[in-house]
Amino acid sequence: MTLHMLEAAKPATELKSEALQVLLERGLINQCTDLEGLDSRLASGAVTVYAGFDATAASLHVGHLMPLMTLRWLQKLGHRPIAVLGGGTTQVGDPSFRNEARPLLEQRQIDANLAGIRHSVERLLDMRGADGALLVDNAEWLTEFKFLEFLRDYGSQFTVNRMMTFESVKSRLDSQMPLTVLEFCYMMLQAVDFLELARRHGCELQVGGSDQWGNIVNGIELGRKGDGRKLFGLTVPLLTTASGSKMGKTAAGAVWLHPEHLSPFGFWQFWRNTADADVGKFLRLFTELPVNEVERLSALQGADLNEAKKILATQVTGIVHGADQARAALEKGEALFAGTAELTEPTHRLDAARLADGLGLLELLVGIGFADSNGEARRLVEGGGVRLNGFVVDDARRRISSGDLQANDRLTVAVGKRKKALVGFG
Ligand SMILES: Nc1ncnc2c1ncn2[C@@H]1O[C@H](COP(=O)(O)OP(=O)(O)OP(=O)(O)O)[C@@H](O)[C@H]1O
Ligand SMILES: N[C@@H](Cc1ccc(O)cc1)C(=O)O
Repeated sequence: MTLHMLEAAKPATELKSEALQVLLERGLINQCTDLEGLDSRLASGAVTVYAGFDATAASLHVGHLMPLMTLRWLQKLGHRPIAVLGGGTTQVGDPSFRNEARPLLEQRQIDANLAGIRHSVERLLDMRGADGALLVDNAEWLTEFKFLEFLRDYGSQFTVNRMMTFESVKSRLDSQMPLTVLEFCYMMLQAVDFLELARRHGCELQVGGSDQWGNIVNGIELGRKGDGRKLFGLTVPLLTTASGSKMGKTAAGAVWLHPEHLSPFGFWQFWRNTADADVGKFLRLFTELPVNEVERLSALQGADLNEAKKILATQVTGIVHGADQARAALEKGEALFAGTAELTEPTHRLDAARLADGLGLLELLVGIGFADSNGEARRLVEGGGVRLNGFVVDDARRRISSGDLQANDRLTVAVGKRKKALVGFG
């Protein structure tokens, strides 16, 4: 059932649990494996819920805020979240809805990535006290399995027939691209995680992006067959960019949550530049402002809507980087706009290797969030609105190389009066 069908079937007021009422109201529900069952369970007492994050990059990005905000709301409402770090699953790589296998990462890289992810999770969830949120790494159990034991104990619980029915697998097969046995087994590992968390911590609910549906359902089926457990799954909508692609990593970067990859000011500025049409949706999804305040702010027009964007930016930055950083970012944003300050620290960091063959200007503008698509970036450049190091650049084919960098390997990028970035290459 999609959110749309769900709202038609069950308005928030008919739900028994405050948890589902809030998640539905905030726009955080896409699909649920058993809405009525979960509603009753959440209404009857505290539920332990988990979401998993693979260590495929050194930082989480704004797409991950969808499952993280869901865990955060559930924690506020008295439930207990577990964030699973995929130290084990990253060694395999989730093939869901991907056309080709992920590059396999070295253990050293995985460990470094795990540390970056841990940093953001610890900010978003309350880890304090005996009832605080838990952070666990699935390498703890997945690396302990012996191959024959694993096949015998779990291989017998899954059928290839069932595994092939999931869209996340079918899309690869339909595209005629190879799906290795390694990748095919990923969903078994995620299913085993769910069972293991149910056994170790009494976890009953898994949350993930809608691309995780197949992996989550496999876990629920394993819980039922293996242990006779009743487990639940809830997916959040996939956050997409204006051009329709999954919001997250792009070739030139991403809207990272870790301050070493995107400064709190760069992060603030991303939200400050939200398209008018997205202000209401983002206030609902990524802030904790009451819904009536969200509605008031999203109804504002013209210059007033810019104030709503600042509130959005300051609220989300507060959640991800803390209130002090959010206040400092707001002050800096206002001073930059008034022309009374210049950027002194990089707002974005990109790998210097990207300059080797020249980094396309359009790709850079999309990568740092100053344009939603190459088409929009092109229009900005050709309209004369883009400046590099203070000079207008109106050639959309322009590529940036190391010769463009100023002191400390930095490049300033500005779009119009409002959007300014200092990109550090290292
Ligand atoms: N744009 C998004 N909208 C909603 N949920 C997302 C988004 N991006 C990631 N997630 C969710 O965050 C969780 C962790 O995602 P994952 O570790 O696969 O990162 P990812 O950025 O999706 O990876 P990749 O981009 O390499 O596919 C999953 O539940 C995933 O569905
Ligand atoms: N497969 C998830 C990450 C994950 C890993 C382990 C889990 O148990 C759950 C989720 C993803 O790629 O987004």
